[in-house]
Amino acid sequence: MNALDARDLQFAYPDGTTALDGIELTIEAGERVAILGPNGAGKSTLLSLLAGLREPASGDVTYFETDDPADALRDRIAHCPQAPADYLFNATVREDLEYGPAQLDVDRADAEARIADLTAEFDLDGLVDKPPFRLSGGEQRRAALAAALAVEPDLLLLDEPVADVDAGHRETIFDALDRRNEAGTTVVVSTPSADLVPRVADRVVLLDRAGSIARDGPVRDVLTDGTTLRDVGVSPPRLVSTFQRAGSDDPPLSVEDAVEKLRAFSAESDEMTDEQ
Ligand SMILES: Nc1ncnc2c1ncn2[C@@H]1O[C@H](COP(=O)(O)OP(=O)(O)OP(=O)(O)O)[C@@H](O)[C@H]1O
Repeated sequence: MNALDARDLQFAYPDGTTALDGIELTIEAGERVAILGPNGAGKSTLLSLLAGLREPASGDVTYFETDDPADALRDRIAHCPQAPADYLFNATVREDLEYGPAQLDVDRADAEARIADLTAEFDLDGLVDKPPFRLSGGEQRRAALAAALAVEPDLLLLDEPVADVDAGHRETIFDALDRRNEAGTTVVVSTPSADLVPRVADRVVLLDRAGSIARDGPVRDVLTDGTTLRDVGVSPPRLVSTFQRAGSDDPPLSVEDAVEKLRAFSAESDEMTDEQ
């Protein structure tokens, strides 16, 4: 089943800036997709259109193979904006976490259990009774993601979900997204950083500066295509470019993969030395 199907999306801001030009994008339920592109490529604009927060000038988006607009699917689609403060508008973080379930008439005991789980999962103990504007940028990011997940959506649209987040809490967020995806949630993440992509996605949609799709394909295919990445203004992942520069035609996408390749290379060198 499709989680979403976007046909020929065009969007320009009132000042005439074309942000999206002819986006064709079908995402299957359960996929993990990264929207990758340089600053200004239109990633945030695309996510806001997919979330139904903006209307395209032309083209349309359908969800879950239904005729329901995004507005009618607030229990199934969650969008976390690039600025997490935009998602936190209640007096306390706890109230922000309660807001979504309350809007959807989730049973109170069930909502409380969800919020206790999310508070622990996103390391928000000690922060839930604070006003959101008193949180640091990284803390706000975690609070906003937890609030988005409180409605247990089927489709997650996350705009740069680990910007401002320290390394330990990045893993917290990645693990949380993995758990949702393993349970069937479709996860769409935007980022300007190719280094991040292998950890969060299996497929990459690469946007160019004109707001069009330059490439759409499996992570390995797109991230090892240095020419196209550089053409659109994105640096290839450091691991990929380092191994490619050293002559590898099968560069690793993760540190674990790199360690394995280096061990294999070192074992091969040892064998050659022994033979000599
Ligand atoms: N409110 C606005 N009015 C006019 N132009 C805008 C507005 N918001 C964004 N833009 C322009 O639309 C284009 C796409 O912006 P968008 O924020 O979607 O890019 P992005 O890929 O998310 O960038 P970044 O990586 O910097 O977050 C850019 O050229 C930007 O300057």
